[in-house]
Amino acid sequence: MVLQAEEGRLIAPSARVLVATAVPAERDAVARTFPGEVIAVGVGPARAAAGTATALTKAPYDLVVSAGIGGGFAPHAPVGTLVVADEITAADLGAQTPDGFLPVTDLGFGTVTHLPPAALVRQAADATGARTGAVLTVSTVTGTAERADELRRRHPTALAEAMEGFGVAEAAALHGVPVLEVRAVSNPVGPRDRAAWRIGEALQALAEGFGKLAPVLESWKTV
Ligand SMILES: O=C(O)c1cccc(C(=O)CC[C@H]2O[C@@H](n3cnc4c(=O)[nH]cnc43)[C@H](O)[C@@H]2O)c1
Repeated sequence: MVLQAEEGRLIAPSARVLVATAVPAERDAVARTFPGEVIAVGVGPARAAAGTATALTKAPYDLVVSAGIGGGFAPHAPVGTLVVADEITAADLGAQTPDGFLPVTDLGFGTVTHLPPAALVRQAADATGARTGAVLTVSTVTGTAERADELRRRHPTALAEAMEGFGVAEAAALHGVPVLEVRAVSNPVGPRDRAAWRIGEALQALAEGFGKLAPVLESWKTV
C-alpha cells in the first residue's frame, strides 16, 4: 500500500469508491453526505451493469456500491429502514417450469448471487444501524402479495428488493472489484400502491446513512 505524508505523519490513502444509483434523485441524496464519486446509471440491472462497467473502464476503484431506495419485506424492513446486503441475488434470472422457478445456475449458466465482503457488511451495519440481509434484484417490481410471498419463500433471508444491485455486482465482478449494496426502504414489497411510496423519507435515510458510512467506505481496503 502506498502511504501519503500529511503533517509529518504517514496515512493510508482513501479507498477509491464508486457509488452507483439508478436515478439522479438518489445520486444527489448520496452526494449530500458522501464526498466520493456518485453516478446515476439508470433503472434496471442491464442499465446498471452497462453504466457501472463503463465507469470501471475509465478509472480504477477499490470498491463499488449499489445504492438507492428499495422495497422492504415486512415485517423486518419497514419504510425508512436502511438495509446493507450480505447477499445480492438476482431473483428472476432463470426459467419458469411447471414445478416452479429454476435459477439460471440450475440451468448450467452463470451466477445469481454475489457476496459483499463480510467484514465490510458488518462495519457498514455497525456504523449506520442498518439491518443486514439479502437484497434481491428484480426486473419487475413486485406488485402482488402472492409474488411477495413467493420471493419470501424462495429467499427467506431477504430484507429488500430493488432493480440494480445484481447488475452493478456483475460489472464489479468482471473488473475484479468488491461490491456492496445499500438500500433505504421507500415502500413495502407487496400489492402495488405507488402513491404510498415514501420517497422523501427514504432519500433522507439514504443521505443520513451515507454520512455515517463515508468513513467506513473510505478506509476500507482489501489488503
Ligand atoms: O419520483 C421520484 O421523485 C423518485 C425519486 C427517487 C427514486 C425514484 C424511483 O422511482 C427509483 C426507482 C428505483 O427504486 C428502486 N425500488 C424502489 N422500490 C422498489 C420496489 O418495491 N421493488 C423494486 N425496486 C424498487 C428500484 O431500484 C428502482 O430503480 C423516484
